[in-house]
Amino acid sequence: MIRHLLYIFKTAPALVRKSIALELLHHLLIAVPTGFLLLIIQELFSGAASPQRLFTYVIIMVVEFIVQLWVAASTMVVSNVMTYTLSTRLRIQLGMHLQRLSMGTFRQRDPGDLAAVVLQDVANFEMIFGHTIGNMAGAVFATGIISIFLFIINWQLALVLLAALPLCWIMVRISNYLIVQQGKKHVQARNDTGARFLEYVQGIRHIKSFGMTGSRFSNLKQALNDFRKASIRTEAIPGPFVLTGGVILELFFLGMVALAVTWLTQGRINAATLITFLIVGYRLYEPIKILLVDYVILRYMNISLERVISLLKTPEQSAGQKRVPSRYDISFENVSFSYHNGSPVLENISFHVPERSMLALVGPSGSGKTTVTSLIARFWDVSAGAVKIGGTDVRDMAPSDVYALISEVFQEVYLFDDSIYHNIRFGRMDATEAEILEAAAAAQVLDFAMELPEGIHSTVGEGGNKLSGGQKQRISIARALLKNAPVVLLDEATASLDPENEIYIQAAIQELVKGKTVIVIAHKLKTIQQADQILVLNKGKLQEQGLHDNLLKSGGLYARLWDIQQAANSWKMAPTEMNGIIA
Ligand SMILES: Nc1ncnc2c1ncn2[C@@H]1O[C@H](COP(=O)(O)OP(=O)(O)OP(=O)(O)O)[C@@H](O)[C@H]1O
Repeated sequence: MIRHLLYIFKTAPALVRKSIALELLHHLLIAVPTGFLLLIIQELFSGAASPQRLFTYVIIMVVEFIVQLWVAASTMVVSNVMTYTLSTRLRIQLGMHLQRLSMGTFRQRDPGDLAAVVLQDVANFEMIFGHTIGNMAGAVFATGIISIFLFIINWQLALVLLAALPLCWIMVRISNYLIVQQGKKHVQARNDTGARFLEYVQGIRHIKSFGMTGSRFSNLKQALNDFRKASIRTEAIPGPFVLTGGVILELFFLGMVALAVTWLTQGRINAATLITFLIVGYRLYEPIKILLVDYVILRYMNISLERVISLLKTPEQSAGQKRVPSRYDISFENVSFSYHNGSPVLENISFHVPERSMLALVGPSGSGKTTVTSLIARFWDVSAGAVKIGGTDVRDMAPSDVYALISEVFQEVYLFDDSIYHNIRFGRMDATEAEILEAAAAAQVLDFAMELPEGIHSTVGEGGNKLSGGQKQRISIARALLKNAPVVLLDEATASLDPENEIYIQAAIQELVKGKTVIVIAHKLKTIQQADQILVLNKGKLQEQGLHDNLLKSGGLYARLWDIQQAANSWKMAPTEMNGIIA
């Protein structure tokens, strides 16, 4: 745990030092009245008590109390600032780190779980850290100071009080063990609840339309119930051991009182010592009780901290030698690839796309077309062979340099909950207004945007839900146009559009691909007849390669796919014959 905390402290060391210094000063000031209490008791029992001295002690205690209040307020403010600074920096660090992870990491981990680390685990740290760490530091300090006082007055009685500590430590160890076991289950249950809730809200449209409100809600209800049980157990299971720690302290205190009274009757100690131990001895146990509870809470927080740090330590995609190519032809050299070391998705694929030419990828569903484009964008790294842009292996380039060379237009468009204008601007953040409007016009966005109440500054809703599929496509093409990257990866966007939108989008795409190296995943073969080369993939293998006319003549898979699409267009083909053949 200490290792994890030190790791976090590195993000704001000066603030942490200031906060700890204030905490120690604050607890020193809390301990000072105890010292004066001892002096007053000694004075009262000295037989020659001076009212003036007693009055001075009281005045000093009042002044010290005021100073203590002021320091307490400052400590609270600095501790709050420190906690929220640390948590904000942690979240920023996590956000930056997530950007540099490979797509593989995102696919392997549940997105709900990743969100839980950034939001809930950091929030756990936020809530617990600020309230416990200062208390604990102060408690250790106060225990040390009060123990020294008591040892000076009577070391045997002080020893009796401190003898409770080893037994308390055993209780702390047991409750620690239990909280770590139970806490992990609690965090898991909390994340499951978050994921189920997200699934329920995101899928609500489908859940309603398929009449699954009852069944999907029961999943969420189950997760909530599991979370409730885990929460109760997390508090209830270690609780008795923490309480036992408290009981042990009380018993040792009673033991010390019994011994002190016996010694008083035997004349071994005086009444001043007895009263001092009755008052100050009890104060010794206050910080220890705080430690007993806070340490267990801190161990629970450590489970969250562990998850945060483990995410921060997930290896980033290597930046290689940070080379940047000066030409933009693309080549695959004997590329093989599998996801998560599973069965091969691409096997020994080689091809070359000259600069400013167009390659079309064709093949049945699942043949590996999208995977080819993902490898070019370095969303994943090849298992064997090499993918090169301008003769440079993409693994020798920083991922951000690869992304800078590529514009992508996918079928699934993601828009941010912002205006059309700003969604286009994401293509190039330093673009001028004139450039943004130019891209919007070229991508046929202005046509529909001008009919909206606020024109291009109208908001698109979450994920673009206020717009149609075709309108979203046009915005994504405008974004790509603005980026003006030399390589364009296109998942043919017109597959599911009505004829009017299709015409608009084809026009926008013509603008986008001008003078670029283009790789297009083709779903409608008639749109790629003019491609400079066509690759036909089948089950991850390169089955055919060539120009449209040659491929048709050779009578292979491409010719079959072409015939099927022609037939489908003229409604001659029964739908069942097409199943599994067309992408
Ligand atoms: N993230 C992933 N993890 C594991 N397997 C995957 C992943 N993405 C794709 N696959 C598998 O890889 C194979 C190729 O998928 P890919 O998406 O490249 O095919 P595709 O030709 O683009 O298909 P479609 O035309 O249906 O989009 C499929 O068997 C698919 O199940």
